[in-house]
Amino acid sequence: MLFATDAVKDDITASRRPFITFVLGGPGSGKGTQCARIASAFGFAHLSAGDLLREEMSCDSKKGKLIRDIIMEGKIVPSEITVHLIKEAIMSSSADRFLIDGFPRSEENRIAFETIIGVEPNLVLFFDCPEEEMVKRVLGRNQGRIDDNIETIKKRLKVFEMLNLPVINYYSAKGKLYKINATGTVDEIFEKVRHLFGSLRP
Ligand SMILES: Nc1ncnc2c1ncn2[C@@H]1O[C@H](COP(=O)(O)OP(=O)(O)OP(=O)(O)O)[C@@H](O)[C@H]1O
Ligand SMILES: Nc1ccn([C@@H]2O[C@H](COP(=O)(O)O)[C@@H](O)[C@H]2O)c(=O)n1
Repeated sequence: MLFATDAVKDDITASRRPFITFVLGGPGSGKGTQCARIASAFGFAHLSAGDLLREEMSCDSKKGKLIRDIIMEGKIVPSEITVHLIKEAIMSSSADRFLIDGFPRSEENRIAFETIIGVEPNLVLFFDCPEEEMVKRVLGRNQGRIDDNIETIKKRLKVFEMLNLPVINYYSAKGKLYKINATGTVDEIFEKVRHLFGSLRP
């Protein structure tokens, strides 16, 4: 696998070392909703890997078309593309703390981030939600997303189990994972999140 070299690796860490939180969970588990709340309550910059890819997908280019086809299939976009979009977003922000929502989605994503950006997350949040509830939420989202249909949701759930769970287990073994029960109202879930972030001093 080809990743960027040391020439670009250190340009984030050379000037600063931001506090990085990865936010994981299945499709519709409420990552984006909770990230918006965390960002406003605790001053984090919210970067959604899915949003960055959707923005890139709207470009009329070969890369845009590739991303569109992969998202339609509920698969994972090659890590080098996603990590470079995240890197550009971090570098163009002056924030000192980031929520990276929907990333890493696979071991390949995780390793690419460590290789290209050269740091590990300080914290990993995992919103744990039953499949039935996730499907209900995604189908009710109604934002015109090309992957919010029952066929693609089924594929996304399979990909989540196959590729994202190993990442969750990896960070759990490292003692970096905070699992949050993502059932209940948005306010109830945020209370648990608020408690966690309130106890941190990033
Ligand atoms: N606790 C909740 N109870 C009911 N609905 C919720 C809850 N949290 C979020 N939602 C709704 O569920 C839908 C999915 O939420 P959200 O977009 O935050 O999930 P996500 O994990 O970011 O999804 P994806 O990975 O597919 O982008 C949205 O319409 C949101 O308003
Ligand atoms: N690290 C990632 C994140 C997302 N994708 C692709 O985008 C789709 C939508 O992502 P959301 O986080 O907004 O649900 C997802 O199903 C993937 O196809 C990705 O490849 N890599």
